Amino acid sequence: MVPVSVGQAGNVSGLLLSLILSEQVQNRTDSVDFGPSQLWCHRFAGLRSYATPHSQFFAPSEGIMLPAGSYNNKVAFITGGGTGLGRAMTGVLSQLGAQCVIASRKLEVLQQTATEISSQTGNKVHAVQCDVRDPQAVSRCVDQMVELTGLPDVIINNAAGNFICPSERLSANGWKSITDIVLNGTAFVTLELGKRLIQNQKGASFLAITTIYAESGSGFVVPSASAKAGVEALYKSLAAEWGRYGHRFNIIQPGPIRTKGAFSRLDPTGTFEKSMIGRIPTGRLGKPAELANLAAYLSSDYASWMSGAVIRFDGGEYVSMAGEFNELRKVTDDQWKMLETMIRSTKGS
Ligand SMILES: CCCCCCCCCCC/C=C\C=C\C(=O)SCCNC(=O)CCNC(=O)[C@H](O)C(C)(C)COP(=O)(O)OP(=O)(O)OC[C@H]1O[C@@H](n2cnc3c(N)ncnc32)[C@H](O)[C@@H]1OP(=O)(O)O
Ligand SMILES: NC(=O)C1=CN([C@@H]2O[C@H](COP(=O)(O)OP(=O)(O)OC[C@H]3O[C@@H](n4cnc5c(N)ncnc54)[C@H](OP(=O)(O)O)[C@@H]3O)[C@@H](O)[C@H]2O)C=CC1
Repeated sequence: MVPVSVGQAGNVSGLLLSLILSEQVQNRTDSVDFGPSQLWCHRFAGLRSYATPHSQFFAPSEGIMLPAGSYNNKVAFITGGGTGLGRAMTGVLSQLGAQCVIASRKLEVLQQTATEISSQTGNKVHAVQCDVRDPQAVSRCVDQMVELTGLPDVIINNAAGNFICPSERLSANGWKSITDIVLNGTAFVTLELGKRLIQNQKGASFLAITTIYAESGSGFVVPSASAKAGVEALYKSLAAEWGRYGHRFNIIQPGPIRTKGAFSRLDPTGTFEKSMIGRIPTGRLGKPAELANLAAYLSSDYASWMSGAVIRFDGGEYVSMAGEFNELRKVTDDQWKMLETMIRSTKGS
């Protein structure tokens, strides 16, 4: 064992202190540099890569995981299916044989996505305008879907709204805007479809896309955190209640996956991306295709015994932020030698 002197012990503390301080400076959020370099980074987001070297161990597999035809003769309804993760899930389900119905506010966006995906997969994708905040609009949308495809086998509640905002700056309408889309919208879609499916004695798989902070809560996205927690309670409750009607309810909590919708509202300057990736044990962002494969599995017959499940899909970010000692990742081998020597040399309490 290497003997340790008082002077060395002082060095270790100094070293650790400067390490911690430099981390605090790098991660400080009370004063953030939104200077031109950060803005430049954001504008050229497509060219930037902050993935860490160890992310090589966790290279994404973006091919479709389930066997071809897994969704033949199935109908899938995806809210927010025109963009981002909803679009990726629609693409995978369509490729696997499903007839898809995508719904959101912007009909043109939906129609373009529908045309692009249909032309790639050869399977029909229908675009239906619907603001999920309005229960009558949801009911009309379901009427339209019944005409087009019949009732669905798969429902994915993916539509959401979010923005970062200190809660003291949040207006009542800002709160309402997010909670209406996320919690009420999911409830209106689920109740409308659930009741019609029950009337028709048809089973179905319901999937909700929430977020890792639905569990922990999070400052600066308080309406989203509150509404997503409500969605999780809704889905877990219905998993218990509606199994008897042939309905399964599951939840995916994604960690950060680059989409224009999310990143433009949650990190508009690109300032926080690097530190965020630094705390993800797998060292990179998730990919839409990875999320889409998980959603396709959970919504498929391969998962017919799966209900009431909450799947965290975040590269390890949640546990990495939760553990009190996880910052010790930054201690070097030499520092560990000194720390161990100090600890072992302590006798008694
Ligand atoms: C340490 C930081 C780490 C950063 C990490 C970054 C990356 C993280 C990735 C992980 C993400 C995790 C979870 C993600 C969850 C998501 O849901 S992402 C999906 C986001 N997508 C969307 O939001 C798409 C849809 N959104 C919208 O359409 C709009 O943004 C909106 C506002 C939700 C709804 O639009 P609309 O109905 O047109 O509403 P408005 O009339 O414009 O506004 C309604 C009220 O809200 C107030 N408002 C709007 N924007 C803001 C803002 N930025 N700040 C404060 N208030 C806002 C607006 O003023 C209205 O209120 P008033 O009438 O009172 O003025
Ligand atoms: N990307 C990420 O890192 C993460 C995303 N998530 C979740 O993933 C899901 C998809 O997000 P993402 O793809 O990133 O972001 P997007 O912004 O691309 O997706 C949100 C979708 O919701 C639709 N939408 C919004 N408001 C309404 C409304 N009132 N009625 C109907 N549809 C509406 C939008 O379409 P339109 O504007 O046409 O209405 C849009 O297609 C969301 O539930 C989000 O909370 C969770 C954790 C991380």
